Amino acid sequence: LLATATIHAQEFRLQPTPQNYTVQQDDSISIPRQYRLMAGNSLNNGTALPLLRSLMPEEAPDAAFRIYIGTKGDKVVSSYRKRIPQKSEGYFLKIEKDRIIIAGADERGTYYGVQTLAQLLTLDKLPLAEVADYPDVPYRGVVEGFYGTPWSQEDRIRQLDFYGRNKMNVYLYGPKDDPYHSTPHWRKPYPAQEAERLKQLVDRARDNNVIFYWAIHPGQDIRWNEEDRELLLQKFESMYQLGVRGFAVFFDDISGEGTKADKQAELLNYIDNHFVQVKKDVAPLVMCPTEYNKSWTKVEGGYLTTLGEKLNKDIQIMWTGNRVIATIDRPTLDFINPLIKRKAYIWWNFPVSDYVRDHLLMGPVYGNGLDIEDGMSAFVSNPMEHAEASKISLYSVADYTWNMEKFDSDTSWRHAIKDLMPLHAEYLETFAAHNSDLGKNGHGFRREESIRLQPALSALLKSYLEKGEIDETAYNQVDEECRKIILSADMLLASGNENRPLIDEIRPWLTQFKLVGEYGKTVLEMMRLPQQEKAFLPGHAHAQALQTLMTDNDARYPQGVKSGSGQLMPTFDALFEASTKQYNQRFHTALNARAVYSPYTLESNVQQLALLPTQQKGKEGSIAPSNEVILWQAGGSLTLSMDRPRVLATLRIDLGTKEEGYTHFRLETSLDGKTWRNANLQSVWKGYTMQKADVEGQKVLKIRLTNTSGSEQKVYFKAFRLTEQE
Ligand SMILES: CCCCCN1[C@H](CC(=O)NC)[C@H](O)[C@H](O)[C@H]1CO
Repeated sequence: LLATATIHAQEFRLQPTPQNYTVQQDDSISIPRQYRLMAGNSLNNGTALPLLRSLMPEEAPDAAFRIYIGTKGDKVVSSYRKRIPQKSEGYFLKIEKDRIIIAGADERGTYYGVQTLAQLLTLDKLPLAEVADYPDVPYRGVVEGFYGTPWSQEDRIRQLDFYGRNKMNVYLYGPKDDPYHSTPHWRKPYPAQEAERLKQLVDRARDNNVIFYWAIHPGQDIRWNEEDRELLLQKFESMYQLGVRGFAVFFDDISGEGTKADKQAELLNYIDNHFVQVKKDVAPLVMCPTEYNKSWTKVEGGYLTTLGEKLNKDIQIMWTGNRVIATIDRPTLDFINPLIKRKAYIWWNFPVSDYVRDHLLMGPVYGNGLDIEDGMSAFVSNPMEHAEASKISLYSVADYTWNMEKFDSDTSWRHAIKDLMPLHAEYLETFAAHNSDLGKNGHGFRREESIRLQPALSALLKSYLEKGEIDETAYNQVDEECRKIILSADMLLASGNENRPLIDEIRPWLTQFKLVGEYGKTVLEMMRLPQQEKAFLPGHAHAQALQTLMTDNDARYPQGVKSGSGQLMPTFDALFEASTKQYNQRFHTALNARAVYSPYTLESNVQQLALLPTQQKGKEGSIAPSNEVILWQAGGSLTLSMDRPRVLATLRIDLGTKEEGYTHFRLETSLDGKTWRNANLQSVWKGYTMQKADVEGQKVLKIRLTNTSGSEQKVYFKAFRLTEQE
């Protein structure tokens, strides 16, 4: 334990990073066992004092050591008044030999001062520190706004405690699949049991000085009439009775009548004037617009400008950025703020994974501007349905929004992991490093993965594919990482009670992660043996067995479980295929050389096309596009072969050239690989480069594209996509 404490002291950092923090290096005091409390009256019904008492239990009126705690204006801290930052939620904390002073600009600031003290108390000696601190972004936290299984009661309790510790002050309750939040039951009060549970959460939020916003999602079937307006207000009133003091109205992901800006504005202003302003103790109303990202906005349509003009100024308007899933930068804010005539309330759709449910997003928070704190009224994260696993990102969102200039993505990520599992941090870091990318997805949002191993992975693959040689340095690095992967998976699976809720959430991905490590080791061994007729076989068989195990989806996870999909698996699959192809050529065998089964095989003597992977998604088949200029030699051809004759519906090709460019090529299909028939190409859209072939209803085994111009053609390989008939 002493060792752990020493390591803790060495790597200690305050979270989130304070604006100003100085420590007298050469001095510290032992943590006082007793103290005399001098508390300001303003704290009586706040949560700063209960927290302090929970940290330092021994109050004694005659103790020598004193703790002065109060809010600006309280007499007990009047002599420190000038030290308190003049900022909302700011605080001044000072530890001296015989006293501690905690003075907040407001009650929540004082509470945050105690949270900072709580972190210093984890050291074995109290440093003589001075902290003058405040948040950059006014509202910071989480919107539980994802599709899929809503968080459980226990998840949410733990989340709210986490927000208190990390100085997040907002939790917006808006799980898309809660029927009382959205259609069909948004008009109805919660049944007693759910209401009781929500009340528990509201109380827990208060303990953590978190504003609990309850959001309603009425847009799919709201009628713009007095009845629905009153029903909505009654629902808000019932939530107010449960203790809710923050309200939101989400109009996202809806169609029809509910999308009208002027009607939305009218309703929201009514709620503001007849509920929020009347109650006086309710936070400013928050709304999510239907056009909530730039790619969905038609400025000339006037939706956003109508909201900007009509909505009462204190109503907050949410925004996800230039796309549904996007990082936030200055241009993003320069676009939206003038339109809505206020600072956007950022809804950051990360680490939400409801559109890539087979992936966990455990990587660092990065890509958001570090100079934009003055351009937003809030920054809240929409997380994964895996509450504990989301904390890696949420820890960094707390860090980023509190002190933006000083935010360091990688430092924050490493400390987030230590915070989640201090005793297994190195193993969780290995896991998180290789489980961060989303894979291909409809939003086009990707993340870095396996960053430190990438050079070795690409060096190993390049030398093997191009020269059939093994780059020993890279080989050893990858081999060592596979060992760490297997070890980390086992250590985390066996980590017992350190953070059982986290392990329960990620267990399927840990099991998959171990298989990825074993697959890597097996493929690395295969690479050494493609010239050994006997010795190669067991490894090949084992690799195929592991491939099968990795695609056997656990019934509870019908969407599948992907791990290491960004870098590790593509490399291991490519090495599996290359070593098996080498073996087949050497011994004239036909061992399966395809890591991931696909009915389409690509062959080509155009060097830059030969290695492009083929993909199949349901009835769609494609050759992956290449993002370089293809030097297509005269007579060069590309052939896509099916595993069996298949009936085509459509075939689209895009070589990035206009009509005349296609006259240099001939497209043919064949049912037997011997007799070929021409397929005509024609533009899909006038003046665009995408072409479609008239293959509707043709049964084919092969499709071939040849450069028949007699000279080299420079083209792009932007699309080669087919669909099969049902
Ligand atoms: C084609 C529509 C995809 C929308 C996806 N958004 C939703 C709405 C939203 O972002 N509101 C601001 C949910 O919140 C979800 O969690 C998130 C990401 O999948």
